[in-house]
Amino acid sequence: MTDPEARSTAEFTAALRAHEDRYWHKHPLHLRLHEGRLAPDELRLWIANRWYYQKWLPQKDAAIIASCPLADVRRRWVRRLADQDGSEGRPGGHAQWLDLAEAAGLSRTEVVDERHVLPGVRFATDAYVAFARTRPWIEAVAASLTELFSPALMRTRLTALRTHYPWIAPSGHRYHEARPDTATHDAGHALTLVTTHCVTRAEQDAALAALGFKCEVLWSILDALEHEHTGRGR
Ligand SMILES: O=C(O)c1cc(C(=O)O)c2c(n1)C(=O)C(=O)c1cc(C(=O)O)[nH]c1-2
Repeated sequence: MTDPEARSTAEFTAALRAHEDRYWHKHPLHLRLHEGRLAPDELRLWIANRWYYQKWLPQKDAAIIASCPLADVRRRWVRRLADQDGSEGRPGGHAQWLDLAEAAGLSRTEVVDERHVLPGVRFATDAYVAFARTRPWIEAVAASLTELFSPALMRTRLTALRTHYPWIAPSGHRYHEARPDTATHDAGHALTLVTTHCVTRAEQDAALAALGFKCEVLWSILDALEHEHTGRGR
């Protein structure tokens, strides 16, 4: 039976896409990064902290797979693990992010041992992983829909890195060169899942809340960094 209160697919999609206003591309730290106004140490701190978000993504995605009863969804979603972890002969996003860290003058050791990770970044990222572990799988899929907005941001960032931070070796740019296309495909798949499986008003509301929560996770990550950069963190 259809829910008379449910949004049409077009209305629901528009409501999801409207979350772009809350996405972290507008955060002051991203704006400063894009304008070339981050000092080398500030950029390095951003890279080391963004690693912490990145490193948890496969475990977040494994949590979605673990709670999803649908084989078709699991079969497609599992690709996300190799996209970050890599597979035989193919480096994944994690290796590419560590290349960026090295190209920017950080050692792999100091990134991987998380010595630069700020408490706020840890709390925000951990909250996203906990969400995926505890909420219905489709809500965690909805939370991943910030990726609808990430390709444009990553392309802007790549141009900014090349233009304003030429001291970063080109070997560091592979992540940002490769990821926007993958993100576009992944986000398209996730959007189809959410619009197909969230058919009642309550399910749609839960998906919208999940995406709102995720926007806050990302925004909080940058707030923690901005606080540190402006010297109020210590
Ligand atoms: O660099 C970025 O700004 C950015 C943003 C996001 C995002 O919007 O969540 C992701 C990524 N990158 C990314 O690289 C990535 O693999 C990714 C996975 C997810 C997710 O929630 O499943 N978001 C993102």
